[in-house]
Amino acid sequence: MNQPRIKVCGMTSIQQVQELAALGVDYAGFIFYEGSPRFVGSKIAGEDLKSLTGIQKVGVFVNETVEAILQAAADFGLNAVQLHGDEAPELCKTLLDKVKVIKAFRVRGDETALAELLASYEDSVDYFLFDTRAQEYGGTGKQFDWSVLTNTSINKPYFLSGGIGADDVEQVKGFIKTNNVFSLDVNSKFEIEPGVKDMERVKHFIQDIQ
Ligand SMILES: O=C(O)c1ccccc1NCC(=O)[C@H](O)[C@H](O)COP(=O)(O)O
Repeated sequence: MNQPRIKVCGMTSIQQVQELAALGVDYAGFIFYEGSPRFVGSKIAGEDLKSLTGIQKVGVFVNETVEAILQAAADFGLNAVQLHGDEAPELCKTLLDKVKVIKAFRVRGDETALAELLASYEDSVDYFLFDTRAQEYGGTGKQFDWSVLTNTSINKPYFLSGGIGADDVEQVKGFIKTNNVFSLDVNSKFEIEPGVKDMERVKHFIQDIQ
């Protein structure tokens, strides 16, 4: 069993990102979608994020243009972009030689056509991410039925996301024993308020999941 990497999403403070890096967290996510309560906006200066090392920086976008995504990637020194809307494979492919591409799929857990959908993105992205389908695009704190992933052929490394919290350690451990999860992605279940993480909770989760 491979130990999955950890991504903490929805960061809005450079100090907390530095703390994540010190804890050994692999990825920090930044929401570039204005409709989110975790919208990074001007809360973190591009130059500050650019010069921060020791953690992979992921920009999260919803139905943005290629130009806007690449501009943000340059301004903030992003290592990867996570496309969380309805971006077509062609758009993803345009970005592929410039930055790592994570395509998010929001699933309900009862999909029958998921394998077909994934196949259409295989040549256009580096990673898949599976999150819960809800009214909001992300950060819902809700889980989907992970067994849909076990029953689907997935030919890319993937992030498991959607409502993972400190109480789910045993469930996660059971799942990763038999499923090749590249990274876990956590967010709202580790917040004091949207965009502000409870670092003690993050720290204990990392320890408990080992
Ligand atoms: O977090 C947001 O507010 C958000 C808004 C719009 C698009 C994506 C968003 N989050 C992306 C993530 O990768 C979250 O970590 C993922 O949705 C899981 O969040 P949660 O269910 O709170 O663990």
